[in-house]
Amino acid sequence: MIKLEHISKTFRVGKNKIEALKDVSLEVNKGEIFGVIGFSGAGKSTLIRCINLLERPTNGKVFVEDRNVLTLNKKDLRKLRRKIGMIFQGYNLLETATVYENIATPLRLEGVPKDEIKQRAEKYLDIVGLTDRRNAFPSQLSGGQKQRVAIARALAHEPEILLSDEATSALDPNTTDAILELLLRVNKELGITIFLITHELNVIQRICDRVAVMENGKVVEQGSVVDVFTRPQQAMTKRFISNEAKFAIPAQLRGELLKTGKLVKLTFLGESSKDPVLATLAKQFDVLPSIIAGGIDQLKDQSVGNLLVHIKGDQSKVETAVKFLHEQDVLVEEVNA
Ligand SMILES: Nc1ncnc2c1ncn2[C@@H]1O[C@H](COP(=O)(O)OP(=O)(O)OP(=O)(O)O)[C@@H](O)[C@H]1O
Repeated sequence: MIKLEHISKTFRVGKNKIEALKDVSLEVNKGEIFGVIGFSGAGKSTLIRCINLLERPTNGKVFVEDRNVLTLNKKDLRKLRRKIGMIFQGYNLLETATVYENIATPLRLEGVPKDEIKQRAEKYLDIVGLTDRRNAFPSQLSGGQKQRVAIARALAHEPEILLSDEATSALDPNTTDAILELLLRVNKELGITIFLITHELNVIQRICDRVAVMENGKVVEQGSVVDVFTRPQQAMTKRFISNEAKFAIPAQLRGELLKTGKLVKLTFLGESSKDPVLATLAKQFDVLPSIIAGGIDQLKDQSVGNLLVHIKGDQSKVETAVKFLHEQDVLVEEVNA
């Protein structure tokens, strides 16, 4: 649906060159929610703006539904942009217009017939749950409500793709959750492909199917959310994942535990979380597993369980037990001193 091939973007500021994007390639499938995560300055905004050509890449190709958008004339580009809605962190609403007019005015400018404007504005106000605030002005709304208006405004153009530029970054956690729920519905019920950028891990975990991790203008890792977040390959990705912090145990305790056995971090995905692996360890290998820490993360459609386990016993028995764990349907990471 969206394909970026070897995109680079260099900004010139006076004599300086800033390479905001360096050879970025990625593909977003129709119907999925694809997220790009990275810290500030990684190049996320520049990347998302290259899709609808708010920013023109210095090099590379941008395909939307197999059309290279860089070769489109002005008229075709306008047409293409109608297929691509966009929402922003700052909402970009017309402050002097009511909620209804914020949705209706752009449709009027686009030449949509009067009856249809009314029908679409009402339909999308209902979908975002703001029918009763149609006559309010943006200054009378909360941040979450403003973002709902912005979403309704984008949807009213009946796009196939929705680009989301840090749409929840200015919102508190509860409001963020509600907006993420709404984006999930928009994706599922209206079949709209969503490409979003964020610096919040929670956003990726809650709603994305696939993710790309960006650092210094490059995509350093990409794949399904489950794969990337349960088997992160790059230090950058690991920094985003708080498991390590969750399982940070005092150095002294870790030292003591390592004297009497091994410490392993186990990650259980979906069905594997139902297997009684720890009971099996104790029974079959004559070792004593004890849980030091644990938790469950909910990814979009899957729960991921994490346990930090101490396995106590004879060295050779412990090693056989760990080998057995590696053969099971769990991810095993040994924790060393
Ligand atoms: N119009 C511009 N002119 C010059 N430099 C720019 C421009 N836009 C972005 N940059 C630079 O490109 C780099 C990437 O910026 P970008 O905004 O894409 O990153 P980001 O990951 O979205 O970060 P943030 O969340 O802070 O916006 C930064 O070094 C930034 O200063």
